[in-house]
Amino acid sequence: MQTAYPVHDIRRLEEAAIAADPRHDLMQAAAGALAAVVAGELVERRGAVYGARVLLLIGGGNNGGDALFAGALLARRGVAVRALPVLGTPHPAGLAALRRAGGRILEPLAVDEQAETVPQGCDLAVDGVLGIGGRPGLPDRVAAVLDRLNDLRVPIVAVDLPSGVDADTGAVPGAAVTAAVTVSFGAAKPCQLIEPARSRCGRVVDVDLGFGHDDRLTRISALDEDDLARDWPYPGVTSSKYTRGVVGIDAGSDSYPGAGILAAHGAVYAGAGMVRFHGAEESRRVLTGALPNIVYGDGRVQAMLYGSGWGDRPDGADVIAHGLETGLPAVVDADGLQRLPAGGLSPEWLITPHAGELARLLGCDRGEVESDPVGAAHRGADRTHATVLLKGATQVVARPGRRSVLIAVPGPAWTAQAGSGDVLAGICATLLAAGVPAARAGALGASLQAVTAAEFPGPVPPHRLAEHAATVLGRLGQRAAGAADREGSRS
Ligand SMILES: NC(=O)C1=CN([C@@H]2O[C@H](COP(=O)(O)OP(=O)(O)OC[C@H]3O[C@@H](n4cnc5c(N)ncnc54)[C@H](OP(=O)(O)O)[C@@H]3O)[C@@H](O)[C@H]2O)[C@@H](O)CC1
Ligand SMILES: Nc1ncnc2c1ncn2[C@@H]1O[C@H](COP(=O)(O)OP(=O)(O)O)[C@@H](O)[C@H]1O
Ligand SMILES: [K+]
Repeated sequence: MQTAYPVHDIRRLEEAAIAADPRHDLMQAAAGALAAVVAGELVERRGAVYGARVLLLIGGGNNGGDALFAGALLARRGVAVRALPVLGTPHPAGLAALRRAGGRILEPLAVDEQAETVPQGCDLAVDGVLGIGGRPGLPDRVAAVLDRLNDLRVPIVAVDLPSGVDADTGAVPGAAVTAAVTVSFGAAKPCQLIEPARSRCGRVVDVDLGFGHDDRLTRISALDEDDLARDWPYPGVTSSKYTRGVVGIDAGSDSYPGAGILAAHGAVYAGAGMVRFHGAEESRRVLTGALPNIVYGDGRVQAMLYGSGWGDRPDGADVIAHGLETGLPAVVDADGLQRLPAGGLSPEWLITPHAGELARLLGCDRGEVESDPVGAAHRGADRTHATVLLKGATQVVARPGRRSVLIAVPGPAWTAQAGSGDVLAGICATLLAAGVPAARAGALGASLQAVTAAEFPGPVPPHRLAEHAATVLGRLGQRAAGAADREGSRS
């Protein structure tokens, strides 16, 4: 699990670290770590540090200061360091340090000539333009230099974060750096975890600056495959189909029978103890042949799924309202999301909107949701009183009244196809039926889908993906058992 903090919390951590040890010079520590990473890249890319040519892009804040001090360290190791101030007034002490070490400060050229300032034979550029003090986007003159570096295929090491991205939301609304490596100081920033900024970071090197922790901080916690393997509710030796969980599925319609079929595949292959299907007649007809283990008719369940493929089902709102009265947890997906009760749901319920569906719930544009998925997921949870799994390139889980969020393991964009959401809803309902709390169910379900999809080199239809999830779960279960054995033999 990797945890990122919003910028205002990182500033608080920084202040606390300085208060705890005023002599600890954070900028020197950051610059030292940055220089070491750049040196490592130079060795890897050209075999040696000595004799390399490095261009520093310098902005007017401390991010530029980090780059200048790192440049001074590299200059002392025989690197030809050139600093190009591109924004604001460069950090004075950093400039002086670079000059003393033999680095050169380039004159900023006129706007249309900026691109010409990239020196011939440049091995690597350091992006010290903007850090956590930056607003998203970059002026044209900086974008021109980035285009030139890109044309020359000069790799960029970003200082703290790639300049131009929105550190808190992960949005990339204008020109921004695409880094080969990002050297992140003190604590991870949300842009390292949220697309599209995440893909701009390249390889991320986290540098420990001795920051402490604080329970009041907002945590954006990203699951990894180890978390998925460890937290999945595998059956134990004494499990029965009832203790594993019976999932009730009320999904599909005569217009959209596939949704019910796909949701049932998701539930069965994610390991439901039993699936009771309450959905459309047309879905049942196909399911009887495809998955003969499914049962029909009333009976006890541990969790429900409503809404996938309902279309304009007239009694949908009543079905959901009745489900809420039972006190059982449930997933509400797709068309069910337009039929939520005015009084809201419950935090034990998981709603699974994509950006367009959440925008409709919030009465805003889809673009607003996509440009700040964490913020939008929060608003969705507060508005509906349910736990929200916002689907998309970055899958965010938010709970009502809670600021911290979970982010699922990222997966390939091939998953973005009709029917994937139905399978995912079935997987999540299985987790609820197994007793997993709604937020964890959303994060684990979305992660299983992503990890499964990543095992295919290209597109795969959702029902095949669902089937393969069973194989992935088998492998994850073995891995979890191995890790538990190793842990046990150590203690
Ligand atoms: N936190 C830590 O523990 C540590 C932090 N450290 C380092 O400090 C960095 C943060 O430094 P920082 O606060 O000086 O902000 P930074 O991003 O360098 O620049 C802000 C300047 O840019 C300007 N500006 C902003 N957006 C703009 C835009 N779109 N286009 C044009 N201009 C724009 C803005 O000017 P404004 O227009 O707001 O007056 C302001 O002058 C951090 O990322 C890390 O590298 C490490 O040294 C040690 C540990
Ligand atoms: N760019 C992307 N990268 C990875 N996964 C994605 C991306 N876009 C969407 N997904 C995933 O694909 C699935 C699509 O779900 P959805 O749009 O609800 O499909 P449907 O409702 O038609 O079944 C979701 O699990 C979503 O998170
Ligand atoms: K930067």
